Amino acid sequence: FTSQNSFLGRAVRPAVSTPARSSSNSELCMKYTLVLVRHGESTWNNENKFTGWYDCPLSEKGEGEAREGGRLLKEQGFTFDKAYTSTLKRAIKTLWLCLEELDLMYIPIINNWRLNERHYGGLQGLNKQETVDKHGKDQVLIWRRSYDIPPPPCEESSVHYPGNDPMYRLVANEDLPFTESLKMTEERFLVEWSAILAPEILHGEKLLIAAHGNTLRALVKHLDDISADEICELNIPTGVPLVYELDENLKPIPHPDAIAPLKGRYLGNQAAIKERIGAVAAQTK
Ligand SMILES: O=C(O)[C@@H](CO)OP(=O)(O)O
Repeated sequence: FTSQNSFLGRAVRPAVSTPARSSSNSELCMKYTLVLVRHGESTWNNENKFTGWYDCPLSEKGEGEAREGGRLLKEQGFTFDKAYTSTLKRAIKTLWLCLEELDLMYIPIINNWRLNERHYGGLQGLNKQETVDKHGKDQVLIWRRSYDIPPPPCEESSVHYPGNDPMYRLVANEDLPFTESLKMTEERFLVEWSAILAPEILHGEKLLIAAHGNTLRALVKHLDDISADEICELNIPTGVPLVYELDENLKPIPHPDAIAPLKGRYLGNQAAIKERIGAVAAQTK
């Protein structure tokens, strides 16, 4: 065999696992597992600030949530061949802590800006509740959760414009946002999904994706075929693994414990998870 993978200092078989085969109605079909996790609570989540591409760290509580997510995955026997995350430290650290708990720190990690949080434009750094007090609850809900209305853009001279951040020096200028709606986030995330992640899953690689509230909303909108109206109601809790079984067309196989409109299931105490989903919605009362 001719693999270039030199992980062991010599040619080895690529780390591709054989997808599970399951039979239903006497048909053989392929099943793939994909696990998503939103980063644990960040310092700016804790301060209730619009974060977007601002690179704040996990809070202490968030580190605990990330470890707990990793422990749950370990307990339930999950393993991974490769992990994807954004270029933002709250997602990267969440992934590291999960992988440490899983004893899988050796697997390849790919960081990509296309997995970054939705850019929050001119709202980045503002307190969410103060913004409600100033602009009203309905307007802020449109900025937070509407599908295709972006928040106001940031200035080109702002520290929040990614063109001023060396982290994005290799990204084409026309790809760097001044603000993003969920739709724009979905479009740039799906470039990476279609070109790299989906083919790898179909090739049998077990992937763990550590990303952000709105990039994961964009991905599950695509996977679960959630409407633009329905996605406004969907909130994703921090640090809780969300497990999908996908069929040979990468369509989710509904799980009995899934919380609609999702077809994948969250690992852990379901009542506590529902409470945490409610807390995300309640950041702007
Ligand atoms: O501030 C942000 O970047 C996101 C996620 O924390 O917030 P929201 O839930 O308002 O989309």
